[in-house]
Amino acid sequence: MTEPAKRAIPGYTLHRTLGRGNTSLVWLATDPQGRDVALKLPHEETLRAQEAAERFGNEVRLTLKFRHPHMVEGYAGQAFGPEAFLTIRYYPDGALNEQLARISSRRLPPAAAMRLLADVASALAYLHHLGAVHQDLKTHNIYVDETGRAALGDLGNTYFVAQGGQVSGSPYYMAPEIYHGESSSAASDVYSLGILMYELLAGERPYQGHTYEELMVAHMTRFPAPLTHLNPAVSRPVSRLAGLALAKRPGERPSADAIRRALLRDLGETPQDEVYENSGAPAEPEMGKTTPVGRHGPVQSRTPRPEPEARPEPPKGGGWNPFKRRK
Ligand SMILES: Nc1ncnc2c1ncn2[C@@H]1O[C@H](COP(=O)(O)OP(=O)(O)OP(=O)(O)O)[C@@H](O)[C@H]1O
Repeated sequence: MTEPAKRAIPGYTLHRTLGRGNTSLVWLATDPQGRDVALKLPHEETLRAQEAAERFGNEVRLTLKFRHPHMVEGYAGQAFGPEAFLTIRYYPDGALNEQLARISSRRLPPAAAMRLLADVASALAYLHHLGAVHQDLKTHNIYVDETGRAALGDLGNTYFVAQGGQVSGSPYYMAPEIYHGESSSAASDVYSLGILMYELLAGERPYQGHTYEELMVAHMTRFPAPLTHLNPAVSRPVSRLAGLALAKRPGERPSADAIRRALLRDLGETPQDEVYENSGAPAEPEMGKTTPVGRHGPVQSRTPRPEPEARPEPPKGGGWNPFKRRK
């Protein structure tokens, strides 16, 4: 994959690359305010391919729009064109999958895992409240700060349900109905959260497979052992909700907020209602007409509405990576 020469962005100093994703190269940079930031520069291929460019533009506009303590904070960006970029909060320890890879047991202490899961459930509840669906929940898209609190990022595939159905995700985390070709929904995000609960609390994903087809069969036909069997430290209510989150029928799954509450109770806390300043706001504003109000005040939408994404197709052989989006 070819990279553009290190691009100059006025006001920013680029130091070193932090990582490379399918869509962008991520730099550690200093922004005009003197903060360390992660600066995403789309690959040349991303800018050339309409769908990929739209996904990057979508990530820019939604990252700058949403404000929540457990979503990766966006600072500045440009959604489209050769000058496209996005700056977000910098997490020195990288993404959660990278952190887990450094732990030999691949397993976090239960309380730490439940804290992260409660944070992610809180971020999902916020998105769902706004009428949005993340569509790509996985450890690659979760960042943990130095205090052990999690933030959900990578909103390239996020969309508002009111804009029409979309089908996308990573095969390890995709709900059965997505394999069937149905649109993503809050319930399919909850299914992915159920997979994440197993991953973090049991130390393994409930469904394995070497191919797209194997994973599809597993998600559609198998049932995992209860979490309490795999990790006795998990309480029955949390175990039961994780099992329900993985229900084959979307309508049987609990809400992200119910999972958040159960996890917080397990941590010995009394869950509070999450209050959003934009309660009652329509699910998706007409872009450019309405300014949604996030938890920390108004956030200006900056870019036009992207076209819906193409439906994922199974891979055509060789080099299959279950964490790459279907294209
Ligand atoms: N905020 C951040 N702080 C620290 N490191 C980051 C941050 N964002 C990204 N990275 C690093 O850059 C890598 C690539 O980021 P990411 O996966 O978001 O790329 P992308 O191309 O935008 O996404 P995708 O591959 O899903 O299209 C990550 O795996 C991580 O190592």
